[in-house]
Amino acid sequence: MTDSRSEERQAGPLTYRGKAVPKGTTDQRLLDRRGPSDWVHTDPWRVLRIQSEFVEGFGMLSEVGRAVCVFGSARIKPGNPYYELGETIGERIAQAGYTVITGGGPGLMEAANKGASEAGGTSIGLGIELPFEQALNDHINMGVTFRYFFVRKTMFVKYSQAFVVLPGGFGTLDELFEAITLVQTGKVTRFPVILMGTEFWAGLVDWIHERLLTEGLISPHDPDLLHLTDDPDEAVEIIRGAHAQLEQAIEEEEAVAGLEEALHEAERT
Ligand SMILES: C/C(=C\CNc1ncnc2c1ncn2[C@@H]1O[C@H](COP(=O)(O)O)[C@@H](O)[C@H]1O)CO
Repeated sequence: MTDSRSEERQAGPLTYRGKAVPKGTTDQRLLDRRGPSDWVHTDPWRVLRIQSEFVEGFGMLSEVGRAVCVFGSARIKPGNPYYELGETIGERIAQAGYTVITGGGPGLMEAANKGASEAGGTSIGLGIELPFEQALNDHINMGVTFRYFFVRKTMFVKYSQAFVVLPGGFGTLDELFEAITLVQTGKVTRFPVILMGTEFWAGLVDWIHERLLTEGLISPHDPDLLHLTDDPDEAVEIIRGAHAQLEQAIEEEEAVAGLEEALHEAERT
């Protein structure tokens, strides 16, 4: 009689004996040969990469305290008054105890990161892979570069309590309208969106009133979702006020939940 245990192999949690013992080991199959590589360009593989971006982003940002995102042009250079505004708002936000999060690129992103880091605050850059070479700016103390815009956008919203929007082009407008749509549809609550550079934004704000509101494309109170100021202190006050309201609402919700739990408990006993 042959003992089937005479040939036995453990493959992780699996046991094989006798004829069923595979030829090589799992490690050998992993390491010995490469095999075809076309699966790297398939959507199921992309899904895993997308997951890994969420894992990296959540991992890095989940322990960051309260934060404000600052958006603005990638093209505006030092010396431009908007660059100075970017530095000042970065500095004031940091002094108010908030982390500053930007897109990690040049221009007004760099300005806000610079202001925050020079004020001793936490300065974060959430970069994006672009078709041309580009590194995170020099003024961040934490950074991650994403492949996918939509993953990066989730991080901006999930880990901040307000958006400050400086002058900019399509990228900035995209971020502004993404935020305002989330607020309008109630996907995020008590989340101020502050436009800085009133002269720059005036044309857009007028158009919102004259076309969108007049033609019934938005609700009468929707334009109020946008705060407009040139004053960094006012911007910080708006952020603080909204944050205080949010914390109060969370406390109230927790108190109500506690009461409900106590009531259920009393009913059970
Ligand atoms: C065009 C140049 C660099 C582009 N580099 C960027 N790096 C990081 N984030 C970017 C970049 N370009 C756009 N963004 C995002 O959009 C906003 C700015 O876009 P805009 O079209 O310039 O307004 C910004 O908030 C980023 O999140 C030249 O060096």
